[in-house]
Amino acid sequence: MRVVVSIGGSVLAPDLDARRVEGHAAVIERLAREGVELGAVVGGGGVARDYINAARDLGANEVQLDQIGIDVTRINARLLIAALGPKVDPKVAHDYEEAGDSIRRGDISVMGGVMPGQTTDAVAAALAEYVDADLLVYATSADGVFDADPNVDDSAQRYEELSASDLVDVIAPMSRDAGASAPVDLLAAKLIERSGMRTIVLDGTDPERIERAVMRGEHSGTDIIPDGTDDEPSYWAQR
Ligand SMILES: Nc1ncnc2c1ncn2[C@@H]1O[C@H](COP(=O)(O)OP(=O)(O)O)[C@@H](O)[C@H]1O
Ligand SMILES: O=c1ccn([C@@H]2O[C@H](COP(=O)(O)OP(=O)(O)O)[C@@H](O)[C@H]2O)c(=O)[nH]1
Repeated sequence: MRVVVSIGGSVLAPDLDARRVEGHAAVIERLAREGVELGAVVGGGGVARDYINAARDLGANEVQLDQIGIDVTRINARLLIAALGPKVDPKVAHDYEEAGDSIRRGDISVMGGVMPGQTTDAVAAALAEYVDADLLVYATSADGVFDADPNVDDSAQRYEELSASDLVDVIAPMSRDAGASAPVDLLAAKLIERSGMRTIVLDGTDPERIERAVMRGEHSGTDIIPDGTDDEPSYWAQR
């Protein structure tokens, strides 16, 4: 089974904590030992937003801010690589070909950002399509996709399931400024729709939730169902 996991910066590095990174690395290594071929994409987190906000104050434009964010995501990628054992490619993959070559060699590949105008959500969706992944998992700081920001609106309702095209409609109105928060970005939603990629959005604060979702299909987040299919997800590692 081949899986791409997007570990949001708000989950991996809201602040710098080696034990938190270690916890995610331990789950990734356990999945690899179970024979799951893995690509991990990590976000920028709190440090990226601090740098982006400071640079915005200095008058940087959104592309320059995105470039700063990309650099921070790649530092976080190095942090995760440092916590992973010998099966990880020690080089942060800067494009999908590099990541795909690592995964096809049987290594774990870790990416950060790739280009301005998007977030690591889009990187994970593009990588999943590029390597024909069976499953794409977004480990973020909300337990799925809601009809409003659950950390702002107490009445926000979680979608248990969303079709890929409905996901695009939910995400479309959200901000695309550098450093903006959303469960997935708009480009990611469009790539998921185009590729028909089975996708889960879940709260990855506890990395073992990622493991349960991949190995047994158990999660309390949102299943993104490819348009035109309504069959029960059948991509779990243990089926
Ligand atoms: N409709 C929504 N559904 C879920 N989360 C949302 C929604 N709108 C905004 N959010 C916010 O997006 C946050 C996740 O985005 P972000 O901070 O970029 O996380 P990540 O680090 O995973 O990229 C959630 O914690 C939540 O506060
Ligand atoms: O391919 C990418 C990935 C990231 N970013 C920039 O880096 C920031 C941090 O990345 P991300 O939002 O994915 O981090 P997270 O939300 O997971 O902390 C983004 O907001 C963008 O400004 C970008 O421009 N291109």
